[in-house]
Amino acid sequence: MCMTICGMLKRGLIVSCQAQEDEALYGNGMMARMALAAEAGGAVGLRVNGAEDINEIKALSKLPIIGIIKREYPGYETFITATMKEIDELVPANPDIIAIDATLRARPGYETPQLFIEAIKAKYETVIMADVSTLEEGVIAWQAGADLIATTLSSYTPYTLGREKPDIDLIRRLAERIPIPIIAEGNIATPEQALTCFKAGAYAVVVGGAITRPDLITRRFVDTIDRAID
Ligand SMILES: CC(=O)N[C@H](C=O)[C@@H](O)[C@H](O)[C@H](O)COP(=O)(O)O
Repeated sequence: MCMTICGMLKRGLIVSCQAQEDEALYGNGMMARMALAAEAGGAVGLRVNGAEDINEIKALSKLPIIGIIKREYPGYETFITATMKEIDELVPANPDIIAIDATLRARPGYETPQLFIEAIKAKYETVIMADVSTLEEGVIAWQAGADLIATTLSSYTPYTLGREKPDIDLIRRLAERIPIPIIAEGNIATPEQALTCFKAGAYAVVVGGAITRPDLITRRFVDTIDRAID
């Protein structure tokens, strides 16, 4: 199943179209519009938070969708599709791929990422992207049956704080060790950085904030100006 969908993503740019409740572009079909703009610009896929946004985007765009649900559970750090509850909510929206937290941090529900991946595979026929932060997590997720590995959580787990952004070394080591697509995900701020990810062995790259978060883009300009001009 991954062959067809993964093939569509090869050497391409996936745009993460996400807005949280406290952001200006949350709701009102904003992410569907953002997705259309990404498609017009040549994106090969989208990364989308929540069944509602997935449904709205599917009505407008044919691009493959990586679906997630971000939800916080008190006492746990994992928040990207962390339990079967989120999987059960995503499946009816029919995303082409579901991304999950596959880090080794404590998680609600299944004790380990292996058990979580195996349980998803047993329950649904879905393509799984494992969001990891280290080589070890990538290897474990691949061996448990994940279809793609993404570097999403490098620099977000306590044991990877301060890693380079984007984490080129992790992309390179994952690509050398694991024979399934490695997706460079997170903290890619420029086209040049995206190219460096591909040169390190990335199969595809995911860019979010640098394209779809105008508040962050504005802040980068303002901060640079403020630093230079008193
Ligand atoms: C850590 C986390 O919550 N990452 C999320 C994953 O879905 C998104 O908020 C990011 O936008 C996405 O990973 C792309 O990254 P960046 O926005 O840096 O290009």
